[in-house]
Amino acid sequence: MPVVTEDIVLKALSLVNDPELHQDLVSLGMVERVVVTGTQVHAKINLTTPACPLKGVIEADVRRAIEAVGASSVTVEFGATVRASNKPALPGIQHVILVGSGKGGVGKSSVSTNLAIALAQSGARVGLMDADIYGPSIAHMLGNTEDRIKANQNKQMLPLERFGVKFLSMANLVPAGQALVWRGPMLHGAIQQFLKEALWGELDYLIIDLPPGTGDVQLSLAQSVSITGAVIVTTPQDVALIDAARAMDMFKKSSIPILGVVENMSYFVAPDTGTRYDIFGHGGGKRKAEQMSLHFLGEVPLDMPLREASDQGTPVVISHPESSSAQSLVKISQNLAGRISVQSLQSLPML
Ligand SMILES: Nc1ncnc2c1ncn2[C@@H]1O[C@H](COP(=O)(O)OP(=O)(O)OP(=O)(O)O)[C@@H](O)[C@H]1O
Repeated sequence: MPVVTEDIVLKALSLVNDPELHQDLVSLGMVERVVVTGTQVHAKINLTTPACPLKGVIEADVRRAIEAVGASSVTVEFGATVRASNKPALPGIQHVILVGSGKGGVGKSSVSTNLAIALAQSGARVGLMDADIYGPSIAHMLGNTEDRIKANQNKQMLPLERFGVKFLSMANLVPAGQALVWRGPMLHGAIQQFLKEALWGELDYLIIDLPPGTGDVQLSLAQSVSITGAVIVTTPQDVALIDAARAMDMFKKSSIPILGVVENMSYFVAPDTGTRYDIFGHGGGKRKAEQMSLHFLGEVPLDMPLREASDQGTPVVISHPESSSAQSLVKISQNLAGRISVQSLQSLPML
């Protein structure tokens, strides 16, 4: 009977590469524990994100490698620690991610909200900040426009929480239906307060829903904290793609890496006939990403449940997890988390 030891298992795992990070699990510090009992092996693998898109592949590779050295049974357990590249973006916050669009109405807030919830559902600690000060829609989409934001005795704002996501939106500061007449410096102040003077606590990902366009708010944010990267949401139409390209250019000029592109309203499948219609065209987001050498994170169909869910305050990943839009959004959240892990590893200083 083959003798299996912890060292033999570790050696076997040092030949298993993380499929995205292209380094072996042992060098990446991802093998947290190996317990050998006779020929039974239990391995705990610590992923770089709980939303790891390739968890299944890693599990199969680990299992195969350990079985190959003679284990009769293998159990694989997963944990996850989200790591920042150098230092955390803000104290306690590993990654700040901007979601921008260029053009308005392309579904940026819907995408931000569902991505935040999907990441939280995977086990990550997630915050969602509505930087669309003039047209905040996050509170509405999360179904909480009623609660007012409170502060503690140190005057720190306390984020609200819904569906496992901490959030701050102007809609919870200003009474409903009232317009906000603020000038640039006040706007800058509000953003800074949301970002730096709120008690977010420990977060793996803070997602910031930007206002459409390429103006003051984006620059104000870019200058104030170290941002992991930006996600660009676009529809496949030329008018949206032109503005998306402008947003990409702005991020590049602000030295903010672009994590990837999402194509929303990508196509529509009629629920009664199953016929597919490419209402706004299809594939423009992917083509633009390719042209600009950016990653394409995925496409979200135009979907009734998504629109209804946003209006009712229960986002589609919660209310209709089986819908194709929800499934696409979950996949996109995993792709995004994967990109963040890769980017964080790449920007770590080489030993
Ligand atoms: N894939 C989709 N299928 C159906 N409806 C969608 C989809 N994406 C977004 N919508 C709907 O389109 C409208 C605009 O979406 P959303 O508010 O997310 O866009 P936005 O880009 O954040 O807009 P803005 O920032 O200009 O306010 C909403 O009513 C939303 O429910």
